[in-house]
Amino acid sequence: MSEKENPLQAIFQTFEKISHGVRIYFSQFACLTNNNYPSPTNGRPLFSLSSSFKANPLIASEHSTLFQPKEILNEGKSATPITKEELGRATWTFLHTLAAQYPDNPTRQQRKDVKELMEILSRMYPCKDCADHFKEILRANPVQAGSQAEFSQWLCHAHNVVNRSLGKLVFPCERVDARWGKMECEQRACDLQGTTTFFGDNMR
Ligand SMILES: Cc1cc2nc3c(=O)[nH]c(=O)nc-3n(C[C@H](O)[C@H](O)[C@H](O)COP(=O)(O)OP(=O)(O)OC[C@H]3O[C@@H](n4cnc5c(N)ncnc54)[C@H](O)[C@@H]3O)c2cc1C
Repeated sequence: MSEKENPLQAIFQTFEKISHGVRIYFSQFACLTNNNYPSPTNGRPLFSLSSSFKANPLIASEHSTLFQPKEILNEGKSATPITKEELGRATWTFLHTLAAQYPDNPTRQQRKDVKELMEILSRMYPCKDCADHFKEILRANPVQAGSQAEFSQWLCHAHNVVNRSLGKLVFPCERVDARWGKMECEQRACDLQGTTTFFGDNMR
């Protein structure tokens, strides 16, 4: 009997095509798994996404481990604890870079933000002794952030107080701009915008 004569034949063929496609799809995943990629579901059942993942595609994509190479997932390694020194260097890099980018004429909000940032550091810095010490430094040396020069000099001084307490060399603060330059971003995309004139400052 021809296809025309047997309508069921066309349905069987379509079903066969779909099932072939599904087999290829899953065999590609199996191949990726063999090539050291995580399995598509990372060991979870296919249809067990939590309701928050379903409701929020952003969360779902952040947690998705599909196709991420091993080094991103840190697979096979246990997380090495960060040292106090590493944390310190990373934090000072962040702070001095922020100071280098700080506007010459900051807005009132920017001055407030930078003071709050230092206060928060003195409460939440994940080294209790360092945080307590920094709190004392802030008490004795209130943040000065009226301009880029003022803030970067204040920060250099604060860093030197820490340096001295640890028996380290004091950094020459007149050289702070040479050590910590502004970030290079296309079309000055990293610049913090301040006020253009002092008169406009009250408006912000
Ligand atoms: C807020 C804060 C408080 C801390 N308190 C403590 C503490 O109480 N006890 C403790 O053990 N550790 C503390 N640390 C860590 C400590 O300051 C160092 O980061 C750590 O010991 C590593 O030192 P380092 O010699 O590699 O250089 P870091 O001091 O980390 O400095 C990094 C780089 O900054 C440059 N630099 C150095 N001094 C200055 C300066 N004054 N101005 C501008 N640039 C400078 C140098 O090029 C240096 O290589 C603190 C860190 C922070 C961020």
